[in-house]
Amino acid sequence: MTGFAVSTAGDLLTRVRERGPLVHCITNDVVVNFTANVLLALGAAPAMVDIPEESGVFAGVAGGLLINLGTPHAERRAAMEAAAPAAVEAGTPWVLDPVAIGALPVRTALAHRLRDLGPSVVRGNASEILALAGTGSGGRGVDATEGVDAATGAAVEIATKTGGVVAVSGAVDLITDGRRTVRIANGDALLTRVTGGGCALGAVMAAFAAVESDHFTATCAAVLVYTVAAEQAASFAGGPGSFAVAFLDALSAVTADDLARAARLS
Ligand SMILES: Nc1ncnc2c1ncn2[C@@H]1O[C@H](COP(=O)(O)OP(=O)(O)OP(=O)(O)O)[C@@H](O)[C@H]1O
Ligand SMILES: Cc1ncsc1CCO
Repeated sequence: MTGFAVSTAGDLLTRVRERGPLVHCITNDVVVNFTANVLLALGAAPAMVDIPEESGVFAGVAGGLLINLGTPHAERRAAMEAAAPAAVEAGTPWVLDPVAIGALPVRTALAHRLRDLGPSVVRGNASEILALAGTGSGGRGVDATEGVDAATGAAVEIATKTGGVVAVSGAVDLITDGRRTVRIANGDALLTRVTGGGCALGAVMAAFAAVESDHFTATCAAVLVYTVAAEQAASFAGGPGSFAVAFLDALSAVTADDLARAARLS
């Protein structure tokens, strides 16, 4: 008993494909194109609206919002600070990805301000989640220096304080809302050999949260779909380049039966 039924992931995948939720992304310069392609492959509709004069209005009409701190230029920071309260006000589910916080002061302060607005989901690697809880000094740039287990306490603490969900990525992904905790052991290390493997997952979480109000269930489904598709892609890939292409194909083709067969949950 894990607090999450695999069959639900198949149902939510169908819902995403049928409804094509509009996902508002304020993300980093490195992963914009990959993130948009991942959302399109899944069946969602990406829109990269990242200027302050537009982001508040758009956060109110989108189905879900992603705020990713990877390359937080001043104008983009202002766009984030306009979008997050607008999402809260409108009831738009939003995902915070605190990329590379800890040692870098500007994004760390911004991440703490955004955390205090109550994101529906926080997604990061173990070093980022420890830094967001105030108990770690960050990783090595955008990469984690800690395993997921080291961040379990920090994840539960953030989830309890924000009232949202926290997802810690790594060889095993951990998802918690402070009461329920699920570990998903699917995925492939090739996801760490193409840029945006974690960043695009945040956008996929926003797509699932757009179609399911239980954001814990939505986040578990997002991780399972994403990591099972990655395993399928890896079985065809000759390396990171062909993996990235095969991953888009797998996201568009993965089925509920595939999820049921492949899921490794605890
Ligand atoms: N060693 C591994 N084996 C299998 N899957 C992995 C491994 N490491 C990470 N993943 C998968 O890769 C995805 C991204 O996780 P990762 O921890 O690399 O994110 P990140 O460090 O935040 O990435 P980004 O470079 O986008 O900031 C997750 O779905 C996770 O399941
Ligand atoms: C490489 C890199 N640098 C800032 S954001 C980013 C994308 C992966 O997090």
